[in-house]
Amino acid sequence: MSLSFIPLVGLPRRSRRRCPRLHSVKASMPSVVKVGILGASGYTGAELLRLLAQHPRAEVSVLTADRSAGKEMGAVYPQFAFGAFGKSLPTLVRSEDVNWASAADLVFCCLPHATTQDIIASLPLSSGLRVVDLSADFRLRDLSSYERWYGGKHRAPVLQKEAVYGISELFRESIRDARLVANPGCYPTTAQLPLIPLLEKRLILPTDIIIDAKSGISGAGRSPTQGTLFCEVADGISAYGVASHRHMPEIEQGLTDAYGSHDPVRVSFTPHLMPMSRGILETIYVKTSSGVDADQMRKCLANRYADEPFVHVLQKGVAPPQTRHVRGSNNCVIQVMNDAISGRAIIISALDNVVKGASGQAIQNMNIMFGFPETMGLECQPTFP
Ligand SMILES: NC(=O)C1=CN([C@@H]2O[C@H](COP(=O)(O)OP(=O)(O)OC[C@H]3O[C@@H](n4cnc5c(N)ncnc54)[C@H](OP(=O)(O)O)[C@@H]3O)[C@@H](O)[C@H]2O)C=CC1
Ligand SMILES: CC(=O)N[C@@H](CCC(=O)OP(=O)(O)O)C(=O)O
Repeated sequence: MSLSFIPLVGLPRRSRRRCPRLHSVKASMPSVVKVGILGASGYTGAELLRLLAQHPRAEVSVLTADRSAGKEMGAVYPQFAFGAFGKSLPTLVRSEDVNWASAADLVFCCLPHATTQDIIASLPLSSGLRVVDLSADFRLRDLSSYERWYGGKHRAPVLQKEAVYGISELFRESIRDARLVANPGCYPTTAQLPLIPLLEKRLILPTDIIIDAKSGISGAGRSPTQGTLFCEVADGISAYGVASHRHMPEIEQGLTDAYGSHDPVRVSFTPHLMPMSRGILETIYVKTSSGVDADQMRKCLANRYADEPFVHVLQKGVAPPQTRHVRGSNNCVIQVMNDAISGRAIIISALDNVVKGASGQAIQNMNIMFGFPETMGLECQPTFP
């Protein structure tokens, strides 16, 4: 087993605030990472398995579930009964039946929010286990904001302070050394990838940002509810969580940090449910700073993401991205256009909610944490048609 040394690097201001203690830094890394998935029977857990099948440095060692505990993955999703994993996947077990100190090097946590914080707090993080949490439990820094939006007191506030927010392209220096990464929500990733660089460079105004978002149904998870029944979602579109969706404060937290002023950046955010299984498309309306137009905004984003394998800024005149252009891939594709009203611009951003919006970004973060090439296991191309 080869060991590599991870140097301590000078962390930028925002990173230091999110990563106050450097007990999270590991001096050595395994060449193969033993991976556990909490909530493997859900959509994001299953997507992790699909992607990890292509990852040469990850070995899946533990899979947990609730109602499906005791079953094989092939019984929960027939797709896993054959192919790359075949019979090699561990049986789904309950988290409390696992000796986590020896079972894994890294855990992906794919549990419903609020369930997550107790389970993560019970894991032996002090003995080196690292966590990428796909739920929302550790994303909001402000505890009163968490309480307001998630309807209860946070039960692991110390861990919450330590968590590093995980948009891979924007915060990789602090992700590298973290022992707990709060993987962002799917809507917030789609919005923040274009908006953060533009606010940092003051090319757009921090006021009147309108995010019109659309998502596929898999964003709601696999547990059946009335709202996700075929008859409720097929052949129609509906807005939900209007002016009250919990991704609004998550987006505002990131944009406020990026703009760096005392006054919080506020956004109007309206999600819509679309009759498709995967994908997010956001149409974002912004006011431009004086003298700035879409060309400058596009150039800023193209420069910012020039070396990034997963964020693609379309050239002037290219048609805006569609969800089908990113389906099944870890890509986020962005186009910027002038509005017909002067002083305004329109940004269109698309990604696959289960990949770059969840499990793909989680693997990208694992790659950063363990010093692997960031694209490892994530080379899958978008599907056709
Ligand atoms: N779906 C998406 O596009 C995205 C989801 N997320 C977040 O990721 C997390 C997982 O989402 P998703 O995979 O869609 O959810 P699912 O509902 O599809 O899966 C949830 C998983 O958690 C398990 N589980 C449920 N309750 C408990 C419990 N009390 N104790 C232990 N295990 C439990 C389930 O087990 P079982 O099925 O056996 O009962 C299942 O494995 C959520 O927090 C979600 O908000 C984040 C970004 C995007
Ligand atoms: C279509 C749909 O229902 N989408 C989910 C968002 C999925 C997600 O990212 O949720 P978390 O922030 O909880 O991790 C929703 O609106 O609640």
